[in-house]
Order: sequence, then C-alpha cells, then structure tokens
Amino acid sequence: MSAVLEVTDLQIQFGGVKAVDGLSFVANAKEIIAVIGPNGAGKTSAFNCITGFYKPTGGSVKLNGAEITGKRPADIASGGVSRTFQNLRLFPDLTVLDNVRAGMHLYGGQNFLDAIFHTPRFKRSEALYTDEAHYWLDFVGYKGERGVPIRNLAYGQQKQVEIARALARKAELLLLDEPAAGLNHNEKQTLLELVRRIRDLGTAVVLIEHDMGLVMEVSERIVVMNFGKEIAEGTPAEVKANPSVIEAYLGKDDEEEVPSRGDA
Ligand SMILES: Nc1ncnc2c1ncn2[C@@H]1O[C@H](COP(=O)(O)OP(=O)(O)OP(=O)(O)O)[C@@H](O)[C@H]1O
Repeated sequence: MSAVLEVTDLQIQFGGVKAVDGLSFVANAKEIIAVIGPNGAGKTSAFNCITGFYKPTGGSVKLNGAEITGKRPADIASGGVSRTFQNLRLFPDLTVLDNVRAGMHLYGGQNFLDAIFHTPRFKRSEALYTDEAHYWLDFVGYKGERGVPIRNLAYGQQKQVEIARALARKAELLLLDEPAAGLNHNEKQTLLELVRRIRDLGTAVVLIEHDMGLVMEVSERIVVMNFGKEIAEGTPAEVKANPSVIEAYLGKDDEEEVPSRGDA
C-alpha cells in the first residue's frame, strides 16, 4: 500500500486552545479512515490544516511524499485533495450541473483568452466538463433534475451533489466532514456503499463522522481524538474495546454514544 496522506505531529493553536495537539496518521490509497471524537475534539480543525484552510502551528502534512504543510487551499486542492464540508458549501443559485462543473476548472487547461473568445479548445473542454459532471452525478446515484438551482433540492440530494463535485476534481485524497449528518436511514446506506465505491476507485478516503454505526461498518482504521490529542488508533474492533475511547465517550452527556455496531 502507498501512503497518500501522511500527517505527523500536527498542531494548531487558537489563543490558549490547542485545537489539534500532536495528531499523526497515514491514509493509504484504497483505504477508508475515520477520524472520530467528541464535539470540539479537533477533527474539523485537523481537516482545515490538511486542506490549507488553517496554517498549522506545528507538524507536517505530506501528500504522496511531498510536503504540503501550510500551502494555500487552491494549491492543495489542485494537487489532488478534495473535501466536503460540515455545512454544505455549494452555489445555491447555480444549477446542479454547474455546481459539479465548477469543481473541474481547477484542472482544466483553459486559459483566460480561451474563455473570453470561446475558442474551439474552450468549447471542447466545456463539453468534456458537462459529460464528466453527468458521469459523477450518476456515480453518486443522484436521481434528480440537473438543470435546476441547488437551492431547490432536498438536503440529501445536495449532499450527493457536493460529493460529486469533490470527485470531479479527480481527488487522490477525499476528506468528508460529517457526510451522514442529516441523512435518513436509506440515504446513510447509500452513502456507505458510495464511500466503498470511491475507495475502490483507488482514492484514500478520510471521514469525520459521529454516526458510530456507519463508522464501524465502513472504516478500515479509526483515529480517535479528544481535546486535540490522538487517544487511539486501530481497527473498529480495537477502538471499540479501547478503555480510553470508552471513557472519552462516556465522560460526556450529549447524544453521542459509545461506539457500537448497528446504531446507524
Ligand atoms: N477558527 C477558530 N478560532 C478559535 N477556536 C477555534 C477555531 N476553530 C476551532 N476552534 C476551537 O478548536 C477546538 C476544536 O474544534 P473543532 O471544530 O476542530 O472540533 P471538532 O472535533 O470538529 O468538533 P465537532 O464534532 O463539534 O465538529 C474547539 O475548542 C473550537 O472552539
């Protein structure tokens, strides 16, 4: 297996808060990793450091062996890292198709003059983008209208479109931030199968997720964070049996549960 993502001793501090305090893990091609932990554990901050939205205060992030620590988000994205967000970040007034196409201009090869003068190269690549957008919408199982504004869609469909857009960037590494949040049981099952099919493309998938049933079923390895620190890493069975993990989850009184199968 080859390491797509290597995170080593990652740290970010906001004032006195060490949001991420020494996180290390590797994500290989064709592997599904989950990052779990109670609210405020530092999971999204870690994603933001990996994708360049935050500049880490320590540690390193490597993509296919090359240092990307602290690079700009656009450079990291064009290097092969895609993500979805906890709160959807789509263009509400653009159509479904255009939202997915918008993800592709990062690797487009068009230049400014092509776009202004609608050169043959521009037209060819626009047609290609449209075909590819349809391909990825089919891939994620999107069944709705494609020429309507995103704001008209149900939430579950919007989440499908966001994943299609992330895939359209030809990601080697896909980071999914709470992909199951707000989905119903059937939609979660569809998501689970989709994540496996994305893995089978050769992509390294790292997901943050609170739905422990889904995490335990889909992940090959799980990294557990609490108060910024990594408290465990292992297979679902290992993590479930780890006393520190059980304590982290039991030591709080919101709706999150001790990891167990079958509560998706
Ligand atoms: N931009 C920021 N400025 C200041 N503090 C921040 C910032 N982003 C995150 N934090 C703090 O860092 C800590 C970790 O937050 P983070 O959102 O990464 O946790 P999380 O594990 O993703 O939580 P959740 O599961 O609720 O999404 C929290 O104490 C949070 O308040």
